[in-house]
Amino acid sequence: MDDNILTLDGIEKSHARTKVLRGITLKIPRGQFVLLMGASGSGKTTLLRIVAGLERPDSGSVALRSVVVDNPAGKVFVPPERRGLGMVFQDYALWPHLTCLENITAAIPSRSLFKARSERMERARSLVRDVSLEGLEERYPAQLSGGQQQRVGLARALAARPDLLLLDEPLSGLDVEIRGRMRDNIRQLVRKTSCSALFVTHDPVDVWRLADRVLMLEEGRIIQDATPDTLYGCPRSPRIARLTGAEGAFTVTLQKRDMQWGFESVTGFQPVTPVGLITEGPARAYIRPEGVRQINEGYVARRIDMTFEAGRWRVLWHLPQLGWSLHSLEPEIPPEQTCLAFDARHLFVYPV
Ligand SMILES: Nc1ncnc2c1ncn2[C@@H]1O[C@H](COP(=O)(O)OP(=O)(O)OP(=O)(O)O)[C@@H](O)[C@H]1O
Repeated sequence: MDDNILTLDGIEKSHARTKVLRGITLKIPRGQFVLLMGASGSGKTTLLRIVAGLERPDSGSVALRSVVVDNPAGKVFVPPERRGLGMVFQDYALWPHLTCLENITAAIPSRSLFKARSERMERARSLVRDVSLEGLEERYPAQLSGGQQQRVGLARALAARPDLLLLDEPLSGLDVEIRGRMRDNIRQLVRKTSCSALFVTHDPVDVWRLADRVLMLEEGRIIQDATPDTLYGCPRSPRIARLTGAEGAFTVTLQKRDMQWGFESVTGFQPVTPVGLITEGPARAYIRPEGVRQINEGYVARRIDMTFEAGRWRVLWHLPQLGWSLHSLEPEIPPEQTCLAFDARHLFVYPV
């Protein structure tokens, strides 16, 4: 028996004759916080629902703790309530007629670890503390804010001590401050309970604050499965480049010279970071603001706007030679006109 909490093997799924998932294979070990990202409609919720048992794949298999729970070919199907998972979906699905504490207590399995009523109450109170809801135990969901309801939802999901937590955009719709606090809270709770998490999100901040690992879904396939630092250093698609802060795109003619990929620019041969399959010829280039610097000779740039952000100036430049605009980050207000050059570590190119 291996230490993987979740194993997916060749999951295929179509909705209304459209292929949504095309052979998803992955393993999630114990204790890992995994983000599932991708464009709207890329199949993230569908994959989560298949893991939960709320939907069935057309083919492939789902195993939890090395036990197959869904395999259409082998006619195996374990229903959601017997999969031992915690789930937090966008609409927290709380019981409206039960108080905060009762909602949590109701989620503690009766034939479980906590047999006596007093033990169950103690478990519920400890969950209330974990999600910082002390003082709100007797309130009904309608008397709680969105963020508070969300915390009740999280406590409920953790009630049965699951070793895998499925979260579908649980932070969307919360205000920025609560979202920040809940994000830290979720990560700490998951670490404390040593469970694994599969977390669907659109928010790039989650990559840096939550993830041990990120899965990027595009056109039904996982096109990148990487740690946040690898995702940043080597984004496999324009969408991932944008997610990690790159802006684009301008067209270049890619060449390979002395084993180095790059393109001819006003500053000479401009090296780039090659990602994925690239070939010589036209390509689209993306650059991050942290890879744009002022230099004596480079692309002429005219300042067209700037905003102050976290101790630095975020400056918008227009580069007439490229017919393109981009941002740089500056410690001080730069001149209205300057020259700019690009750092290859933040410059990525993709086939047109
Ligand atoms: N029950 C259904 N019947 C028909 N089509 C469906 C059904 N559920 C989902 N789809 C379609 O399957 C595709 C994937 O949907 P899914 O909800 O998994 O995407 P998603 O990546 O979670 O999107 P979002 O980020 O917008 O929530 C979409 O094109 C969607 O319209």
